[in-house]
Amino acid sequence: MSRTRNVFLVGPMGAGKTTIGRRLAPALGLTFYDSDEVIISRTGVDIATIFDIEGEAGFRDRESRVLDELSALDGVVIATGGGAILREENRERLRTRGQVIYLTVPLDLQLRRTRRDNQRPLLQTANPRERLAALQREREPLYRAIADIVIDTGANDSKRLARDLIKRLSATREPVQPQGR
Ligand SMILES: Nc1ncnc2c1ncn2[C@@H]1O[C@H](COP(=O)(O)OP(=O)(O)O)[C@@H](O)[C@H]1O
Ligand SMILES: O=C(O)C1=C[C@@H](OP(=O)(O)O)[C@@H](O)[C@H](O)C1
Ligand SMILES: [Mg+2]
Repeated sequence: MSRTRNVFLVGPMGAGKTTIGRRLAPALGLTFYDSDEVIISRTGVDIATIFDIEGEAGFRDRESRVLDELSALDGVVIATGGGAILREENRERLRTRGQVIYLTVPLDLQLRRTRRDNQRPLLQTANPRERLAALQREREPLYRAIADIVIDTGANDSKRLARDLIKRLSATREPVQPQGR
């Protein structure tokens, strides 16, 4: 059973974490944060620039700090970045501080959704398909290990997905019992 009202979205690049989270939060009466967007607004530079200057390790340190801070709040929906689950400390915080939704996406669709993007430094490679497949092989068990809900984003638009998720989230809430007289 969930420890707080918080909802955390995990999954690979292009699964729709940012898009679905933005829809889900107002519908649940919660506040939306995207960890990448928080990092961008705090540093004043984009994610690619952080990777350039500080390397992936520097970015992961920032990501862990932001996730620790935001997940400690109550009443938030957080769209994480695809690699947030790599660190054990992040997995532990997400798992214990809210409900974790793992958004899955078929590789072809993931490729299409991220194709025109130059903001995801890990995809600036000669073969983004192979990169996405390799990342997924490494990360899939980590997403699954902390997921309360797993949902495929391939079949539905984000509006429909948000609606389905709201139903599934309310089904896992503890019912309030009337007092016996
Ligand atoms: N369910 C969906 N149906 C169609 N397009 C989607 C869906 N979810 C996301 N997208 C599109 O895919 C792209 C990547 O989505 P985004 O929310 O940035 O993914 P993530 O944060 O998981 O990397 C965006 O252009 C978004 O509009
Ligand atoms: O998968 C990853 O390691 C990353 C995913 C990105 O976020 P999205 O999953 O929202 O694209 C962003 O955090 C960064 O480019 C690294
Ligand atoms: Mg995102």
